Amino acid sequence: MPRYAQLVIGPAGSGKSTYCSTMVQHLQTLNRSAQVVNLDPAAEHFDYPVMADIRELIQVDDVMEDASLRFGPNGGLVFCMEYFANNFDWLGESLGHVEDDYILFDCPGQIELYTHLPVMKQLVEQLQQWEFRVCGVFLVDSQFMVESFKFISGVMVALSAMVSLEIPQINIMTKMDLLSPKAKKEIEKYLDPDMYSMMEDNSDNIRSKKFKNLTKAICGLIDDYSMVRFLPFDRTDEEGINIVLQNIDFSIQYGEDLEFKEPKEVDEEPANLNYDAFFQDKVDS
Ligand SMILES: Nc1nc2c(ncn2[C@@H]2O[C@H](COP(=O)(O)OP(=O)(O)OP(=O)(O)O)[C@@H](O)[C@H]2O)c(=O)[nH]1
Ligand SMILES: [Mg+2]
Repeated sequence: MPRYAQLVIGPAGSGKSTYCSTMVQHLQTLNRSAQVVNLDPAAEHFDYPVMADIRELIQVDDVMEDASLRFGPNGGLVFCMEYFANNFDWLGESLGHVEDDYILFDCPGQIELYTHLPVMKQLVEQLQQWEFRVCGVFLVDSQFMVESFKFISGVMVALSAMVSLEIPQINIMTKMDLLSPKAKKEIEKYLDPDMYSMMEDNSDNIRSKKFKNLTKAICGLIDDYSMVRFLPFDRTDEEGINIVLQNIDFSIQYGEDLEFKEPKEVDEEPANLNYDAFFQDKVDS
């Protein structure tokens, strides 16, 4: 029997630890057992019970205080993650060998871990060797996605993580509860966007022809990968959390031995319908 993993990744402060605690509570309400592993050696606050904590292996503060290493916070974190990659045995022992496990990994927010450093890819390969089916859950803060140029750069980071990790990836916009009704309406078009029309809408604002062409090429690239779908995540909305969970479960075929599962909205009908319902609920309430 395989085991299942959500690798919760994304920029600093995007809501990874909050997501883990919300999701694990949600799984408990569904009577499903799930555990969380903290993989952030600089973590200070999280409110979920951990089955393993990387800080038992190494802590950023200790690395920074080491007179021979002399690292700052970012270099210190990279050092910790490289040390972790050389000591996966620690993780193996902490995880044990329980079959049918469902584990969320709360990862650090340094973006270089998902763009060019090999450690996260090494972690994925190690988990796969331990028979985990791994899904990347990439979080971005909705507050930073309400403008098209910010959105394009956010998508580029998500795409870069997807290409480098080579696992199924579900992209999520967090902190939806903080958006005003107007911003919610505005962000709807970013959840399942048409990159070309977004480009057309904004091309008048770009004066430099070279920049215009570059933006067009980037939009084309994003469109070609056709992965620019985001699911809204509002920690107060159980139904929305469930839709996110169904999509993740589907991508790793959780419970396929029991029954074949399909996420609600990946049917004949486009996902937009659910987003409409989601936003309509919010406007009504
Ligand atoms: N209102 C609201 N606040 C949120 C939500 N998710 C996270 N936050 C807040 O955003 C801040 C950062 O959240 P974290 O969960 O610590 O983010 P993180 O991605 O784990 O941060 P790092 O580990 O530092 O990269 C905290 O103050 C959270 O309370 C959300 O869905 N709604
Ligand atoms: Mg965190």
